[in-house]
Amino acid sequence: MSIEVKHVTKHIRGVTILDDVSLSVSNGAIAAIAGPNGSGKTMLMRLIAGLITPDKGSVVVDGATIGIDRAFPESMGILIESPQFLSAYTGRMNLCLLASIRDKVGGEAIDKVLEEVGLRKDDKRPFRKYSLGMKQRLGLAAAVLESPSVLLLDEPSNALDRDGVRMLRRLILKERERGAAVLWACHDRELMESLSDEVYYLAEGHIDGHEIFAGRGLS
Ligand SMILES: Nc1ncnc2c1ncn2[C@@H]1O[C@H](COP(=O)(O)OP(=O)(O)OP(=O)(O)O)[C@@H](O)[C@H]1O
Repeated sequence: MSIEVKHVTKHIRGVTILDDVSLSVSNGAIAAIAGPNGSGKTMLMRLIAGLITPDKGSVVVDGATIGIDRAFPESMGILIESPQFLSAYTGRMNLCLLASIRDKVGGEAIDKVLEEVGLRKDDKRPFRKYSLGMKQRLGLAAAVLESPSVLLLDEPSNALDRDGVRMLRRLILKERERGAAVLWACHDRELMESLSDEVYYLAEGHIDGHEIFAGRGLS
């Protein structure tokens, strides 16, 4: 239940996207990545998720080196960019389909997570008719559905209304309480600082600062 990024460098078409980035997130901790547009937050998350590979350095999730021991982290919830689902299926049908891949959770857990994110389990509308906020809520539901040991959330408050942001707060804190290692990026500074145990600052692909918020259980 941990993420360790060790001296990772990534170039794309001759451009340095990540430059000697190191960070760690332990179980039961919420770490944020903050930085301006284009500083590399999404790329860093894609790298941790095993969606791109580093040119130098390594990513270790729950003790397994990604790209060597395993292609992808074994137990990971992920919300990166706009959530994609089958457009003709309802939210519940989409979650059922996802759950059927690993067969770890059943209908009861699906109904519970839908309620948690504020979606109705009996909503008959297909995903394509969902509003942006509903799509985001379904993306969050999919990310936490199987109680993953690591959770990567890129701008999870996007498109959420005030009630949705309150739901997001509850959800992230519950995930930490459960013992997940949570790494997230959020442009809402107040929200990011109020929830995170620590923040890594990224600037032009390198870590420019690291702040630990006292009194939240990290030392
Ligand atoms: N598919 C791609 N091919 C090449 N370069 C890319 C690609 N996607 C992103 N980049 C570049 O990688 C760098 C980091 O982008 P990234 O999306 O990680 O930034 P970010 O910090 O998440 O920004 P934002 O706050 O806007 O979401 C940028 O310079 C961007 O132009």
